[in-house]
Amino acid sequence: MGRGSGVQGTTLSLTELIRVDGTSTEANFDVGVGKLRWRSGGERCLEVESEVLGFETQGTRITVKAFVGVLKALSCGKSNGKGMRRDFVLEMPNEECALLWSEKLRDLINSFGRPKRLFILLNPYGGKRCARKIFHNEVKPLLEASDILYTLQETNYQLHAQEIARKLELLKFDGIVCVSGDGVLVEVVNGLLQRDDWDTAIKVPLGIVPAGTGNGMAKSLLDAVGGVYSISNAVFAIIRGHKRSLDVTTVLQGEARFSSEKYRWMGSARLDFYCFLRVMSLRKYHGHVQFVPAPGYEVYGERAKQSEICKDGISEQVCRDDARYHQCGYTGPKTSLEDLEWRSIKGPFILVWLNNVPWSCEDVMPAPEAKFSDGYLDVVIIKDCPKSAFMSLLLKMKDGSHVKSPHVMYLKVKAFRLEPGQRVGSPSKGGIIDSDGEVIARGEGTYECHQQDLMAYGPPIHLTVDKGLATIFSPR
Ligand SMILES: Nc1ncnc2c1ncn2[C@@H]1O[C@H](COP(=O)(O)OP(=O)(O)OP(=O)(O)O)[C@@H](O)[C@H]1O
Repeated sequence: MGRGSGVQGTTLSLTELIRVDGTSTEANFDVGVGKLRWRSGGERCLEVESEVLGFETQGTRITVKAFVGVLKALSCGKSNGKGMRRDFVLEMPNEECALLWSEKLRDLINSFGRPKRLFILLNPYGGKRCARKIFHNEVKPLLEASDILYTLQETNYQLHAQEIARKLELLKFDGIVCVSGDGVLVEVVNGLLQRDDWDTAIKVPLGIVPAGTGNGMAKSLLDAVGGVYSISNAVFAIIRGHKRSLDVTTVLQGEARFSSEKYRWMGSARLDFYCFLRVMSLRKYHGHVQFVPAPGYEVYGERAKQSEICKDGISEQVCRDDARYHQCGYTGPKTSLEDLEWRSIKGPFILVWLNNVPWSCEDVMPAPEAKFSDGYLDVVIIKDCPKSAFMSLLLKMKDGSHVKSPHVMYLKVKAFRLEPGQRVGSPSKGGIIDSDGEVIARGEGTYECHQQDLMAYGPPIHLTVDKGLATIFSPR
């Protein structure tokens, strides 16, 4: 039928004289390569996989719902790289033709394996408290254009997301999306790992729409493919349904345990507003770090004594037997840390910062070499540094160039042990250890808080990485 419908093997190419947005033109739908082409002023082309959300057919009219602009930026840099919603109305010569094109378009989109049902968690108090507005203005319209069904639930209190992820009926959904900062995503990971079925639960694809103050994961995911950081680009990445695996790091101190992406040990929980203060009164902390270096990073530190590593009994927890493992949720990676070669660096330290992804928030890249699933944590250690150089190092973290400084030690590790100490010159004062912006342990003389910290400041804290344990929606 039509002017040029042709089937060659499995490749189907449809050609018709149609109207696109009111202009008569010859259009071609090459199903094999997944492209719609027509002329309108010049040659126009829509790549279905990377530019089409969905479509609607009414009689002879097919409205193609597109998200355009992202590809152009990647190939020729002409657009600003933020995708935009755009409809293209194709008027076909007759209904039969409209049905055939619709059917082929539907089959093609279905073959991409995109998510059909999503569970969405929204933190109304994250960041600038805009998550509801972001959802209604930027997330909902794109999901609806893509025919994705969703269940929306707001988080009502701290750790609510963790509780929900622990109980959620996962079979009903193709993914869990957080409209929040990175903190809620980490809660979801922890909730999934607390389930009896944690080993299947943790494979549910997770998505993040940036709506917090710390949006390092969304920035890292987009930046890794040369994409521009924007809310709609992050939503489109989820809709397209590409996935990548993500390392999960477990933090252990005695019986206390949780999983996360970033850890920082310094005088404050937040780098941004505190850095000026830090520079004005640069503080150093005694302490001791030990680590299992990734291949190529063995030159840092000195060889550690095996007895020191195992004295806190962590290795027993890490090498637990499988029956217990399944009953009480995830307890950490299955690797034995005792057989590995540990190295050691003694303080004082100005800063110890561990990351699993390059960006800690939209404009700070402490770990430019970090990979989502290489099985290693990237560690930034600053031991000694004049005030002026420290200020410039913090500024250089905007583009990751701080790693070239002789004041910075940058290494990749498989496991890490931190023994935090007191402030140099103030033996009664400790520091703060934070993870994803949340304080997990604070020393004496930092500041009072009504909540009990998850961990104590002083006893060693162990971090171990489980390579590619979780799955996250990714732009490519
Ligand atoms: N309704 C709520 N009321 C209070 N806290 C909440 C609520 N919902 C979620 N939270 C908590 O808010 C914290 C931060 O959430 P999120 O990561 O979304 O935002 P953020 O602005 O990036 O956070 P942060 O300011 O810690 O960087 C989480 O620890 C979460 O438990």
